[in-house]
Amino acid sequence: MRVVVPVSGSDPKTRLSAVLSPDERREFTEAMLADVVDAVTAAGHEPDVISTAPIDCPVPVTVDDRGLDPLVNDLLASTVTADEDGLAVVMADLPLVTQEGIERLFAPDADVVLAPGLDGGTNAFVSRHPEFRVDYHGASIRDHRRIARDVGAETVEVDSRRLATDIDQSSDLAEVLLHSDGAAADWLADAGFSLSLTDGRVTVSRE
Ligand SMILES: Nc1nc2c(ncn2[C@@H]2O[C@H](COP(=O)(O)OP(=O)(O)OP(=O)(O)O)[C@@H](O)[C@H]2O)c(=O)[nH]1
Ligand SMILES: C[C@H](OP(=O)(O)O)C(=O)O
Repeated sequence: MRVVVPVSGSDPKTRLSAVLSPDERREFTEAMLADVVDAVTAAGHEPDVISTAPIDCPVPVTVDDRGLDPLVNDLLASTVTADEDGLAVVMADLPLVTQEGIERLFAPDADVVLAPGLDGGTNAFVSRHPEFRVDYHGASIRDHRRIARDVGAETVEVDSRRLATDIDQSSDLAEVLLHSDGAAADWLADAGFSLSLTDGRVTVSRE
């Protein structure tokens, strides 16, 4: 099955602007992407990275500046009809994801497999249904459930903390240091971030 990892290469992770400079947001994006590419590769798939701009990556990158919806919907229209195996899309901001998490995404033999994000997004999916389309942003998991239902797709959801944890805002950075030892965790540690306790909650601080 074709496994696409879309990534924003030009001005990524703007919601981390309060804690990371533009160059740092780009480097951190590259580190998270490397973790996702590692997990997909370890699970036996060849990730097809599609970035809005050139970006450092362990595998070849296709540059395509389209937004997520036109990009992914075009891929769904061209791939899922021609290839019975279907299409998988795994976001690039999931540095906690492991081989096992990716394998869980591929395990169900359903028309559509959705991996919800903790914030209501859709962190990954598999589609084997020719009419399933995406509508990202906002609480997209609800939109994707509805779209799958409307086209009559048998749908299952993967309940995986590692797939569900996308890194969007500064409070998410603690998750990386707590639960990962990959490239993104290394990058944060090298940049001076460490875990600290604030009012009984684990947060990150920077030296
Ligand atoms: N190819 C491609 N990937 C995108 C695009 N927008 C977002 N992504 C990727 O899709 C995933 C989810 O993106 P978001 O978290 O919504 O966006 P972001 O640009 O990374 O971060 P924010 O600027 O904070 O919204 C991340 O892996 C992004 O790199 C796009 O227009 N094209
Ligand atoms: C692309 C978007 O990501 P989020 O903005 O939820 O991180 C979504 O999953 O719909």
